[in-house]
Amino acid sequence: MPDPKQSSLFETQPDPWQLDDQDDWLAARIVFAAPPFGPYDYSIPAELESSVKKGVRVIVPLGRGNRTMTGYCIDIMTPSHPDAATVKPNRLKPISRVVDAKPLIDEKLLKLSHQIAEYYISPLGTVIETVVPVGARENSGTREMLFLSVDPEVARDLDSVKLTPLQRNIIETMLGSNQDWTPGELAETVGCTQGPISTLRRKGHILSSTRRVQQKTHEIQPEARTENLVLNVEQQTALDAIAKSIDAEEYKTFLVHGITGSGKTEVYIRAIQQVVEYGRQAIVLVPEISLTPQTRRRFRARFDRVAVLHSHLTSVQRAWHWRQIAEGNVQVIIGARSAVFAPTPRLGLIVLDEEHDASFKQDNTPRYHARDVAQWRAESENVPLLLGSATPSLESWHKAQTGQFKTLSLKNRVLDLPLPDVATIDLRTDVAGMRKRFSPIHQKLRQEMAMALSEGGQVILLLNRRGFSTRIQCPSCGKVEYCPDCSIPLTHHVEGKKAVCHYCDHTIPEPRRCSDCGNDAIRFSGLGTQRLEAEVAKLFPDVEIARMDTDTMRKRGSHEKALSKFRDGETKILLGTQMIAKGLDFPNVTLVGVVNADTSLHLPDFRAAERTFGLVTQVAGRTGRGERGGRVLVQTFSPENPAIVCATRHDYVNFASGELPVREEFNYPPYGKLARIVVRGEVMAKAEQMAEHIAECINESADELELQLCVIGPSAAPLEKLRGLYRFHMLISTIETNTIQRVVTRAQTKIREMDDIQWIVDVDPYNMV
Ligand SMILES: Nc1ncnc2c1ncn2[C@@H]1O[C@H](COP(=O)(O)OP(=O)(O)OP(=O)(O)O)[C@@H](O)[C@H]1O
Ligand SMILES: [Zn+2]
Repeated sequence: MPDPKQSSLFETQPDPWQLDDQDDWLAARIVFAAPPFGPYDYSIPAELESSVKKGVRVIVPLGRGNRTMTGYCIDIMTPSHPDAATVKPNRLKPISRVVDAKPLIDEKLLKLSHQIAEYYISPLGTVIETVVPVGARENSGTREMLFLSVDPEVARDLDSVKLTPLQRNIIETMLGSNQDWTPGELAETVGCTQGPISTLRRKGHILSSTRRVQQKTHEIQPEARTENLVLNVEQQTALDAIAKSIDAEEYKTFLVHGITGSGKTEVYIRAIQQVVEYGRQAIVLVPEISLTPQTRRRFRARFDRVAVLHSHLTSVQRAWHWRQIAEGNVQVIIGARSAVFAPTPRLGLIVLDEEHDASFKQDNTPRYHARDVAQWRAESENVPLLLGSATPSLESWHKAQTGQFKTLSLKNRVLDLPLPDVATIDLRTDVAGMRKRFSPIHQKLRQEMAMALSEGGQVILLLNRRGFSTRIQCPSCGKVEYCPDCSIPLTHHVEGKKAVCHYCDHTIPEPRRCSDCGNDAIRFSGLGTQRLEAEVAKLFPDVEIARMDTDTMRKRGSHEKALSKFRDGETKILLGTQMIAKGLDFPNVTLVGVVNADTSLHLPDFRAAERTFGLVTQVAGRTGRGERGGRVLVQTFSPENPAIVCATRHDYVNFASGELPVREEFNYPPYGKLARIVVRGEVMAKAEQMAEHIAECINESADELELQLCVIGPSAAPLEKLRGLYRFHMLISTIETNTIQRVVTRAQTKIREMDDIQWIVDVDPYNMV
């Protein structure tokens, strides 16, 4: 578990005699968002003393050539600072200039940034640039403007100043109104040119100052209000527990374990209402896909000022929201992962819905997990944190079991609706049922689809693989078409007649002949969503179908469109990848079909079973949410696999109690701590050599620190080659909190970088390929 105390790990106290011989000095500690990351200390020139503050950007000279760099001031150092001994006051270069009038990041978020930097072993400057969005740093959407005011002395004794009638008119106009005058507006009101105004400025009768102003606002359309629902007993019990912590202004993490359709969102909304009544703000984190109109509407129908931060915002819009939030004008912030950094002045609650979702982990530096960051933030700002899921991550479940989190269970669906009945179709014995028609859809599933549609219901089909055919193979020599830059087979896309690499987007025209033997009977095998769509269209030619996967959802607003058509009943069948498994609430869906439950089951990843269980359970939960009930059919080659058996029974508790001992045996999370190091480079041997060097440095550092850890590997990564680069990886496994951070930080000082070789460390990795 992330330990909030670790921020004191590397702090050193100065010895008293070191302080004695130091004069009075003032320095700023600066970090950069690019190498060299720092921190470096700079002296603060007298004229900048009042403007250099923690959290502002400064321009400083760096290195022998005094190259100009922009950095972030992270601390003001004086002789009485606990770290004063680390400053060499006589040797510092001065700061050249201060960029920001106000800090971009407040003390609380700066402290959080420190925690992230240390825990995820990432440069602090990079973390700060993750916390403060680029638009906010660049003041996107704002403009410097000149404002005029009358010199107070002139105002006091206007009669004694010698002025022409026009000049007097100008000054009297200004004094007659409280408005902030710009030269243009003033000239227009008086009905003169800007010439006489400039003359008055030159004489010092009119003073001017510049200020940044918002160019344009992005007002949000209000939604029609809806009343609160009457909570059922389980919802009320959960809300009461949360309300107590909100009242007490205390940190506590609640794991809201509620089955699909149990009304978790209604509990969040009611808790947030209380927070808003207290004049505080709430942050609601959801997977990107949940930022659909449905969620937006649900919150906007209950609160006046809701900011929705989705990835399709422009940088100007994002910056606008950021400023609105910082000024306290927003009550509820709904967003994906990075909304955990919303600069709320008075935070009252954080909600993280679908907390098991892998999208909460960032896949580039800093590789933070929003769940852990939310926990740190909630802890340091003394607010409750709600983690909600029908299928909690085993990490959270384990913390709840061991008393670190408080579990609130919603065991029933709202309005006593039953959970849908789930049946499996065993593809091993029933292959015949499919082969007859060469259809990826088994007869049984097809019959159920026909029935659901004829009764006016809607159907959701899940296939967690995009594209048309997932493999392009020559039947004569067996050659499979691979991406030349990545070690994975190309996927056939009928749209655009092309073959595409799903990692790097390398695209070639659909091959007609084998590239090795020239045979022209190329076979396209394996099943992706595109082919599924074609098959379903053949089976149900008169039915409107929509497909949702990253290929169809690239355009802005495409989610919204597809989902609102499905919601309105215009589309009858919705098929797609895991995107469609999450959080959708459509009462008219009476059938869910899982086309292949095994796609994620046999991946080289210790979370494969957990992911499969979660995906099948979540998609199964999309049906039976209305009076018509619902049914689920799961096609699988592994019907006895515990992940699938438990999913068909909606039985999270049993799944967890079967899976946890396996994790414990191998020291995987939630028992052990893991980090993954990935090394990549164009020359395979060099990348491998670097990986071995890093492993040695890590082992050596662990020995020196007398800390227990185990380096597994290095070996070729499951995805050996990606975008033209060879990849090696190793896992670092340990039991103790902080061991990985201490060892890797020490190893970093030993590791000799190699040209053209990059390496990264991923603490608590989710991506294992
Ligand atoms: N007390 C209640 N009475 C009646 N309807 C309710 C009540 N609480 C919630 N609902 C409705 O039940 C439906 C499901 O609720 P919600 O989407 O919050 O479930 P959930 O637990 O988040 O489900 P999932 O995990 O599957 O996304 C919604 O349409 C919601 O408006
Ligand atoms: Zn590729």
